Amino acid sequence: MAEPVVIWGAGAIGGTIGAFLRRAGHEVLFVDVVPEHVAAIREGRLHIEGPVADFMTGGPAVLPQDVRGRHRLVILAVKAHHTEAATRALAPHLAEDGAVVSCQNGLNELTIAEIVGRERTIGAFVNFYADYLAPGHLAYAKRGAVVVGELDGARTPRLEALHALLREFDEDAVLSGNVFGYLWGKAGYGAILKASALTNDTIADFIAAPERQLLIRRLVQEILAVAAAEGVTPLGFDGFDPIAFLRRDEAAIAACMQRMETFNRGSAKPRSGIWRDLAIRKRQTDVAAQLAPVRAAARRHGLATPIADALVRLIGEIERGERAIGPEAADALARVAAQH
Ligand SMILES: NC(=O)C1=CN([C@@H]2O[C@H](COP(=O)(O)OP(=O)(O)OC[C@H]3O[C@@H](n4cnc5c(N)ncnc54)[C@H](OP(=O)(O)O)[C@@H]3O)[C@@H](O)[C@H]2O)C=CC1
Ligand SMILES: CC(C)(CO)C(=O)C(=O)O
Repeated sequence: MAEPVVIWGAGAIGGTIGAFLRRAGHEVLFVDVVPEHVAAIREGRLHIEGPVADFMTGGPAVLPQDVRGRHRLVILAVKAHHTEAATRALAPHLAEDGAVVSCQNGLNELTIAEIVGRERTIGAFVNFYADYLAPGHLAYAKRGAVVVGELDGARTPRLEALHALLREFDEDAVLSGNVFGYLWGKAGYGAILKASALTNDTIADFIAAPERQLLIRRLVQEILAVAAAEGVTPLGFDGFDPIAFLRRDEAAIAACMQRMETFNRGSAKPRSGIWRDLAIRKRQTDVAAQLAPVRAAARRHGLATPIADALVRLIGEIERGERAIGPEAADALARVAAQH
């Protein structure tokens, strides 16, 4: 039997990628902590629905404690605040010559590499839109960028093989020599998503709102200044142009905002996963965990991140029920942005 691709965290992102790989005929082992979801996948009731694809599949699926043996390819797709625990749990099941691929938001590769080693970590960046609706039931709402790259930018046989595999999920998947450029680009774009989750606005409406323009610019610029200090050239995707923000080129920023609004307008997933965690699933988000390495890098370079700091505080207040989602929360962040 061929070696399985292990999907560790089989929710919206991992479950959707795994379903496509199964449909393409690959061996896949799904691993997740939600017993009902694991059972549904094992019973062939993994349903991908939405405008991009609609099909039913399934396959071997287990809880983390039931994983056996050692595997050469693990796609990690848990939220950032679960990365460390998930990586520690998968580490004994990772082959000496195996690799973990982070299909996540944030700079999770840094955490993964600390646990399993840099040579057993491959970078990835995903910007497609998906939701976990119920056990076995995932919505694939919108295609978006999919990128893989070695952490040192090398083009290796294992990276080429991974790229070929992910092209079975999305034929436009990119093999990049600068995966951290994409991840820092998403950190900039993702900051807008995080701020939009303070409100019930759709992503498109938030991007288009006149009263959010200054906040968006200052927030993205604050994050990308850290990328620049790290010596990373952030890369654009799906309409986002980080260089426009870094250069403070107002015409290019306006054009970028227009493209991002168009990209998000009418999406079957109109709001971020963070908003969904806060408003629908009523659970902790990964905002603090995603921003932790960005804020840590800023401190290393002597940079302040007052807007990101306030964003983490405001999201935490919503998580703890101390503040409601709504325009007032974004107004509070905008006031911080206006001071910097
Ligand atoms: N959804 C989207 O459209 C996009 C998401 N991303 C990023 O992709 C990553 C995955 O997000 P998403 O798929 O949306 O999240 P989901 O919550 O839908 O899926 C993650 C799954 O992993 C499970 N899980 C949590 N801890 C573990 C663990 N230790 N071992 C195994 N499974 C675990 C979760 O269970 P439980 O729910 O109980 O925690 C959940 O079923 C995140 O970093 C996210 O920011 C990036 C781009 C788009
Ligand atoms: C909005 C989306 C799907 C892509 O940018 C995302 O990353 C999220 O929901 O966290």
